[in-house]
Amino acid sequence: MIRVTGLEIVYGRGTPLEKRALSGLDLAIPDHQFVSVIGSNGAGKSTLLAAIAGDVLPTAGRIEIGGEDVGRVPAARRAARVARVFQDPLAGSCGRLTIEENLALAAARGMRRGFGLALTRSRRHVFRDRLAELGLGLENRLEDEMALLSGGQRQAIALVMATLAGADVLLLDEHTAALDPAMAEFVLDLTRRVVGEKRITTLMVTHSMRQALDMGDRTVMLHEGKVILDVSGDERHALQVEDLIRMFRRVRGQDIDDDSLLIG
Ligand SMILES: Nc1ncnc2c1ncn2[C@@H]1O[C@H](COP(=O)(O)OP(=O)(O)OP(=O)(O)O)[C@@H](O)[C@H]1O
Repeated sequence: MIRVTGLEIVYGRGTPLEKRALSGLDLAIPDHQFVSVIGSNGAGKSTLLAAIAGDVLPTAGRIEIGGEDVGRVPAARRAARVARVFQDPLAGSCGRLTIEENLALAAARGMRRGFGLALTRSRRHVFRDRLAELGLGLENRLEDEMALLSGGQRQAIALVMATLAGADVLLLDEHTAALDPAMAEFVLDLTRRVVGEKRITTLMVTHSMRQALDMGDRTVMLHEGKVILDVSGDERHALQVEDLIRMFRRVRGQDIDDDSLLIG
């Protein structure tokens, strides 16, 4: 269970640039649930993910994963438990390292230094098998530098990396937004597969209303640092993209200029 209670995050406190990104946010996510998160620009979506990852500390409130206060979990253990995939395909892996070196680093998360880095033959087999499952032919390119891959290939590998250390929480921050439509669809399918197989508790931030309703078990909408919509089950099933757009318009108090961005 991820339990977020009264979470407040203020950036640049006491400075002229002070910004309240989250203001008293409450959210409880049972194990193995897949939650899609939407909200307008600046609603606090990325901040919520960063806080769950332990990268941003609460100004007030608390975040627990499996009953443990995230702020008190040592960074190495946190990194093994909570995996993140970012919008920028370059952000999740090191371009100057080979595919297998990146995978070895990911598999070593949470281990004592040095222990996990050895590229043993059996480990190569595991990497090759995991990449073969993607169906992109990357299993034959283990020694290629990551920088040679396309954005979509890198995001697919980032998803594999996210699961190698046995993370039980996966945070996806618009991880398909920078991809062309075909590759975005591929990565979304892969996301469904990975989350389904590994049963990882997942939060996926998206700007696409369609994805917010189609992906996962529950849709949460943020606005000005708070949860303003939280639907699952039949209620969610009955919701149409148009309903979400209407809600969006209402809370924003203005028209959305380009619905295609949100529907796509
Ligand atoms: N490091 C930071 N320092 C100062 N302000 C920040 C920082 N990060 C985010 N903010 C501000 O906090 C608010 C919430 O930002 P956040 O990135 O969490 O929103 P978001 O919902 O992910 O937005 P977007 O959809 O545009 O990515 C915004 O007003 C943003 O400008």
